[in-house]
Amino acid sequence: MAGAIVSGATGEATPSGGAPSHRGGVHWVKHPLVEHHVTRMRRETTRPSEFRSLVRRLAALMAYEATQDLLTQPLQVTTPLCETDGVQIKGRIGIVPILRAGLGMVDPVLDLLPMAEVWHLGLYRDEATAQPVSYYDKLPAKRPVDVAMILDPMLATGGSAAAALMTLREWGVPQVKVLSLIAAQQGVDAVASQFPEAQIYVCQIDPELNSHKFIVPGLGDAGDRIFNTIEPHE
Ligand SMILES: O=P(O)(O)OC[C@H]1O[C@H](OP(=O)(O)OP(=O)(O)O)[C@H](O)[C@@H]1O
Ligand SMILES: O=c1cc[nH]c(=O)[nH]1
Ligand SMILES: [Mg+2]
Repeated sequence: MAGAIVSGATGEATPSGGAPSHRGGVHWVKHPLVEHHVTRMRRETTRPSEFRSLVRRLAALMAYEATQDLLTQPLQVTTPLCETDGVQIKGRIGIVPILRAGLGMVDPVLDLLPMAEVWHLGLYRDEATAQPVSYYDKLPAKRPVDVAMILDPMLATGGSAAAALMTLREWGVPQVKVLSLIAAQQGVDAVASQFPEAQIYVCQIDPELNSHKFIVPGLGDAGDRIFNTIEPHE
């Protein structure tokens, strides 16, 4: 996808002039469709059904970008007319959604990678400290995948993404990609410096976190907007 922005481990974006780097770093996906759908997703009046559709669309656009460096191997197939040479994706790929909000990105990514496995990680942010709390881990004890793709629409302080990356590092995954729709600059910088080997894909980098560690302007609580669990104001 032409026009991707790639940055180094500090997260400071610079134009890439083409395909994302294969050596880690931050990849800011710049595309008119991405910007259009991010804008609609941010809007307070966007209802959960439309919000879910927007998350799916953006996840697919981002997954297209994030899969550019997947390896392939030759595959010969027979068309109705003759034999021809083709390719198939090589290696074992794991999709790792961070519960809950990451679930909203699973189906579009699985549509593009139907051979992938899905390994769930349950993490929520403690409301008082904003620290990630682990409550579920469905990684098998052995045989890590070749490439893991962490899915979470939001990367705020970066604590949840870092916890997931640490889990995958301990599991022994050689290549990890983080796909987040909206990130805060501070969180991107923190994750990129702690995990320089990880490739971080984002649709938008916002400038700030508020006193509750929410991304500003952001879009509010992604999990609540996907699953329609927003509590009415008192
Ligand atoms: O970068 P961080 O500061 O860690 O914040 C980002 C995390 O916060 C949200 O999850 P949340 O705790 O709201 O859980 P939920 O998906 O179950 O709503 C989001 O989906 C990320 O996992
Ligand atoms: O802005 C934020 C920060 C963390 N989690 C969210 O869902 N939104
Ligand atoms: Mg939430």
